[in-house]
Amino acid sequence: MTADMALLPRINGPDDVKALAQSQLPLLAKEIRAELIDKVCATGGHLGPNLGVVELSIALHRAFDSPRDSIIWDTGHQAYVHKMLTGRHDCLGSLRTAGGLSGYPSRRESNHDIVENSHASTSLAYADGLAKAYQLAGQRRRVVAVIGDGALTGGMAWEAMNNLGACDRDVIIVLNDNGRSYEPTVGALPKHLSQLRDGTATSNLFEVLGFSYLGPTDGHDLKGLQRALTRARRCKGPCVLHVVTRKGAGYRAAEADVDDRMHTVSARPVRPASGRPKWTHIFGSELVAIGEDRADVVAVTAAMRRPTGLLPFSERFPHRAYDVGIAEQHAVASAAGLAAAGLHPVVAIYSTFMNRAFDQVLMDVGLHSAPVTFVLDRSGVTGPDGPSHHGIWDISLFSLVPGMRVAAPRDAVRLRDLLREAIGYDAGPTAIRFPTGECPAPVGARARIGTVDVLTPRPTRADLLLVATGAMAAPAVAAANLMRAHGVSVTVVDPRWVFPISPELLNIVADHRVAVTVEDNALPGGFGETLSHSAQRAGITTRVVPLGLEPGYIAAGSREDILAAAGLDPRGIAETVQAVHWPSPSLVGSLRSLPG
Ligand SMILES: Cc1ncc(C[n+]2csc(CCOP(=O)(O)OP(=O)(O)O)c2C)c(N)n1
Ligand SMILES: CC(=O)[C@@H](O)[C@H](O)COP(=O)(O)O
Ligand SMILES: [Mg+2]
Repeated sequence: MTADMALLPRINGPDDVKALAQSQLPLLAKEIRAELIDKVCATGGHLGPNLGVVELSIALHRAFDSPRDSIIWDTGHQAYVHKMLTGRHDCLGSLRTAGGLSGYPSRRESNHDIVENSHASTSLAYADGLAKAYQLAGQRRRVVAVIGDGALTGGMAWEAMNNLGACDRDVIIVLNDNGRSYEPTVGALPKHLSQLRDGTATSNLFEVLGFSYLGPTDGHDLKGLQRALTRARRCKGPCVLHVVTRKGAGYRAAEADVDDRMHTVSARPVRPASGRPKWTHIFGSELVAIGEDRADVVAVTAAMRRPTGLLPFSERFPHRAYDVGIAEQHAVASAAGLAAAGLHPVVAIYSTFMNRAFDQVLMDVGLHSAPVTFVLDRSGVTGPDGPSHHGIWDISLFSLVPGMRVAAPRDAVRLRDLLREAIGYDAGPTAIRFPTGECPAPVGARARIGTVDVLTPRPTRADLLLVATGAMAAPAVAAANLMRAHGVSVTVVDPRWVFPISPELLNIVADHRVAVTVEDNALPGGFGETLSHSAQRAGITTRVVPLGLEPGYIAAGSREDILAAAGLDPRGIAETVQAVHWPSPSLVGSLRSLPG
């Protein structure tokens, strides 16, 4: 915070916001914006969405009595201002770091925070539940849900609307309409919102569903907002307050950002970039090349065309790329429809957001052996976004789908190859998973046995086998090199196709006394467990030791630190080997000498 700030340092909670004179509020908004720009441009985070709700957050904390009243932030990526007004303005510098301020609401941080889950479209369901509970307890506590126009395209939101509209509970939905998710929000809903904004609507969807509708209100007009919220407080029954904001408001660079209004800004790099391409970009460019040869290949995104790498494909083949809004379940089921008509859909959804559509993967795609290829970016550990963004369950989930084939590329070369293999497979569903960030340096193969790549020279007699999936191959090879330097002979293989477990892989496992599997997925139901069960069923006596992520929710931090803490870096892998198999004093000694 800069020294000349007069008001923000005095804000230690909503009472201090209420105590300000109306004439002081513009200055508070100005100071908040300055602090957001200063800090978030350094830490990285959701600058645009938070700049868009500065006035709205101030007005909400003057109109309602949090935490007695519940203010719920849908997706939660726009809750930095709420945090600054509820006693955490001096913590913004630690945003999205280990032990620092979470990038989303956090009950550990404050009793003003309610929903920690950063998956969109859930706020109205929480509002419905909270309002029912307060009514049952006879408590007059207000429930206010702030939901974006993008999040309102999610199916869960309409399940809640169906319930809320039929009730007499005083729930206030503040619709934060900035017309965008990352890009302009797609579908019939934004069209209706536009008609509500310009007065050309012939009917009002919200009123038809039983809500009082207030607005549209300028979301940057502090006085008008406070008047509107006062009217909303007086509403009996469910009410929608339609607030019109600008994502990135008050920061020219954000408002001029044609891509996504600085929906997210990257943290100032702590180390020079490797210069290697990002996984996402490799995927995006290869899909265009595939699309040139395969007219049946179409792409589906859930409001994340650019972040998932589908922008090039959608620009090259605009009629073969579908943005369905923040609607992952619809994305997958509609892909099942596309496949039923003879196309090969490529559904690109971040791993964590695919969790929501598991039933559609299982029953709409798997049950029909539909030739759909799922591209799961941000698999494994993501890092700064915290617990509801890591993609650490996809191997476990997808392993449950009969007929599903799951690939995990170890580098850019394998990503291109495996994407082609996946899209070339039309007898059922396929999935390909890769992490966030830049690809590692290429990890070559010494030999290929079936679908399995052997990554290290095969010693004459190796007792120990490392089976490394995807991005875990590079650290596994590094660990093997370390161990070999201390007389431990070890073979490293990359299955490439994580599922189904290939007979060739089982044969390789059978050739070794111990096999340590390495995966950036949760251990329960993961690759290691499945390989172990397959080996046992095949009568193989090799001891399989899964190394992966313990069950749990992983707090925000750097991806590297989280992987190291889980023992998924070269030293950790070598230590696991040493612990389970090789009490080699020299190895232990050298591990201690490793940095980090
Ligand atoms: C289920 C789910 N899918 C995708 C995302 C990724 N995501 C985060 S914010 C966002 C756009 C949200 O748009 P909106 O609700 O309008 O909020 P705004 O950013 O405009 O304030 C998306 C798609 C998510 N958090 N959850
Ligand atoms: C809030 C949200 O879900 C997204 O904006 C997410 O934070 C993006 O993650 P990446 O920065 O990894 O694309
Ligand atoms: Mg929006």
